[in-house]
Amino acid sequence: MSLLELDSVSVFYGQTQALHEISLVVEPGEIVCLLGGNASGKSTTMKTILGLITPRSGEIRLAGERVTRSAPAARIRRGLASVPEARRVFPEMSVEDNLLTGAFTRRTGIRAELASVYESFPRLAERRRQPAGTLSGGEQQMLAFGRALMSAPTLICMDEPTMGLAPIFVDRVLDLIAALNRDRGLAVLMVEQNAELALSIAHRGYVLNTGHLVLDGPAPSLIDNPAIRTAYFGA
Ligand SMILES: Nc1ncnc2c1ncn2[C@@H]1O[C@H](COP(=O)(O)OP(=O)(O)OP(=O)(O)O)[C@@H](O)[C@H]1O
Repeated sequence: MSLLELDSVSVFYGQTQALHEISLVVEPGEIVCLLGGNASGKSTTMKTILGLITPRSGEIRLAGERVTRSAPAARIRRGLASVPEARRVFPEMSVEDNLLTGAFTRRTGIRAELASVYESFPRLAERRRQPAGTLSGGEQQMLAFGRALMSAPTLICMDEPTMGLAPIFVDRVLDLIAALNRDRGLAVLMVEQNAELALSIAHRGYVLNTGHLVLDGPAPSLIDNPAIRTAYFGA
């Protein structure tokens, strides 16, 4: 059973249609990237999956169950977690308290999950009592990632995980995503401006252009596809 299915999803902002009958799937254990140029609808697609925007038509299913009109928390209970764009950690709260907010849907296993997050991100363990706002950009990205893992998700959605990071952190974040996928079987749906970077760790990709899905396929088939250039830079 697919972890996530979008079936002909259309989204409007007022009169303006932002997504046109988008259909996509994420299977267990996959890294899937959502590519496209500016204003192509990547963030809108992510927000719709997370339950922050309700589609006008179409259907969304998580592990086979319809969640098209479910609240974000209900989706988290069905295995979805997100690392939002620009990270948004709580700057005054300690690293550890930030992590614990990620476990709000859970009653048990929280300490064990915390230990496992610290194992994946030793830097966060070292800084557990430090206010999150004092972390570097790369460390805040790790914290946002760790917080998402605290709900023990099967699928994690990441919006521009490398945005604004120094090149050394870009590689580190991508390595981490690949490692969590490999070691825990975590599925990832990732929005990324940098198509080449995203495709270097993804199994499959979808390409959006002005709210339409124009191309999809295995990552290697997309890397040199001229249609990607068109989607990003125009014909
Ligand atoms: N809250 C909103 N109200 C009205 N229009 C919106 C809103 N959010 C996005 N849009 C419009 O929807 C379209 C898709 O925007 P979206 O943010 O999903 O694109 P994106 O691919 O994530 O772009 P970028 O890479 O530039 O962030 C754009 O034309 C945008 O102007």
